[in-house]
Amino acid sequence: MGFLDTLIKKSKQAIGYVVVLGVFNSLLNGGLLIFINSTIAGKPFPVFPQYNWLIFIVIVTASLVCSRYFQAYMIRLTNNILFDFELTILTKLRHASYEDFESLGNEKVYTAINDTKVLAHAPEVFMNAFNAFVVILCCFGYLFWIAPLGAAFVLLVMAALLVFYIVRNKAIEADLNRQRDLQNVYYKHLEDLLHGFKELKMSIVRNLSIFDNFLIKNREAGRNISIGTSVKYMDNELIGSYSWYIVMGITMFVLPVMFHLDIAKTSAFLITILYLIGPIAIILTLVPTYTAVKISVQRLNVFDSMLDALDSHTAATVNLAEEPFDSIRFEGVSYRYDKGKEQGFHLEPFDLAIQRGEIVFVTGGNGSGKSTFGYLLSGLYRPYSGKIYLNDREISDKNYVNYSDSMSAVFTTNYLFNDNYDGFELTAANEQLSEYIELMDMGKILKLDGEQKTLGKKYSKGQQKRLALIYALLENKEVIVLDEWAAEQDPRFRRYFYQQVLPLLKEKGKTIIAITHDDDYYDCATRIIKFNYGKIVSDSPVYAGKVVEN
Ligand SMILES: Nc1ncnc2c1ncn2[C@@H]1O[C@H](COP(=O)(O)OP(=O)(O)OP(=O)(O)O)[C@@H](O)[C@H]1O
Repeated sequence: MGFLDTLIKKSKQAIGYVVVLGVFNSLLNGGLLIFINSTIAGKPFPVFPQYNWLIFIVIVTASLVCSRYFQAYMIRLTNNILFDFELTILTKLRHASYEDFESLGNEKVYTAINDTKVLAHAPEVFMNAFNAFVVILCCFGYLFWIAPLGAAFVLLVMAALLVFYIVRNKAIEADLNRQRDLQNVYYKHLEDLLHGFKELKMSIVRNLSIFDNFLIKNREAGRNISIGTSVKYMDNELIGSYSWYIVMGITMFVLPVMFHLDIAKTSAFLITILYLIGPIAIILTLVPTYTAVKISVQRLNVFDSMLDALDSHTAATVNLAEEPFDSIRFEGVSYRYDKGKEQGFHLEPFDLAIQRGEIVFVTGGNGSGKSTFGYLLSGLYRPYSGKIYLNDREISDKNYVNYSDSMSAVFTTNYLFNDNYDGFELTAANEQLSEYIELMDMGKILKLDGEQKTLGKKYSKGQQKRLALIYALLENKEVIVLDEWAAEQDPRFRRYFYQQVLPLLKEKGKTIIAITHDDDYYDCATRIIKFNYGKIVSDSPVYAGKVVEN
């Protein structure tokens, strides 16, 4: 279900209850106003005049209880909507394919989370405005009842002032948009400053340029617009608040002369006008809220449609991970980053079969398509054309999740998690863990005190890769995909990895597909597949340590 559907569904459930409560409370407020005005005018309540103080307490208490229920209900409703939105975002992201996640980008996820907050508060703002509107209606009903011409005059003056205020606020909006554009550019340069700090420290020209030509210029423009808009805002707010004095002045000095209002009616008008300040301020917040909600809905719809298209990719699961691995077969598989627009890189259609127990090295120059192939192999990318079979079972949208789950992978840009999501036993009692730590020569660095959530993150690049491989091995999957795993290892460990670790893993029944540039160790593979400009140009077995070219 989309965000707007959830919002409408939840709001619909609430609307009856909230309207009844809101209208009742507003009527109580209106009643209170009439009660106060009548008492000031020396006209006690017609029923039980001697108990007027009690009636006053009853109305105030009823209004308090009503307001309390209304506010508490809206708090619960807002938080329930927010919870549903957060769940929708997380669920959609969890089911998204890697390709769509890549095209979506992290910022869109953060923006969507912020947009859901705006949207979740919308029912509260609109219901408050509705209640304020009922109070305003009651107040004007009362004014028209006591002096229709005077009330019409006040209504006219207030409407004119309101239109003036709204038109001025609209003019500020254009400045705010310019401010937002500048802010986006500022964040981009700030990102360059924070992520490229090392690179900036290494060049005086670069360092000066980012500050003088970009950051400072942007901030100067931002400051000037901000001063302008803030002054305009301040003027508007002053006009807004002082407009009330205009209305009160007219009530005190013009209405008694023009419409012959006596003191009792003039004071009733004045108190009612004071009473109107709060509700009208609430109605005024509707304008910016409406704009913010409109923008958020548009952005969330885009986010929704981008991820909805993918939900179908992971509709159901068939468990492939539990079957013993036999083979992976590619039939006429191709891949395009541009999805058929004839531009950009594409992998030409290829056939390939990888059997259990093989150690396959995937080689080729930079940009030849090795990592793209690695993503296809591990199920993160889905073929543009052709089919993939695992153990002779065709992989379809329904079992892609399980296909990926049937293997472990360490990618070039691997990520070590902050928590033990796999539920590994990270203690010295785990013999398998101790064995892998030793295999990766990490015994001196990794201390297993039994309390840790993870084995840590603050390691050198090579150590992080070793740790990632330890985690991958702990998964006990039969197929392991490695993308330039040994690139960051020192020469001694690299040799040890190719000549001892890989054969040991093969002995344990693992099938390894390693993307590599390490041609010194091609003899450690059982097969070498070479890519060139998106094509497999050779597929050679290795016999007795020699690559047999075909
Ligand atoms: N997300 C992407 N969108 C569009 N094109 C991409 C994307 N990722 C990679 N490419 C393009 O695909 C081509 C192959 O990239 P790939 O990463 O598969 O090469 P590679 O053989 O692994 O290179 P290297 O040895 O440098 O890692 C490159 O030309 C690259 O520009």
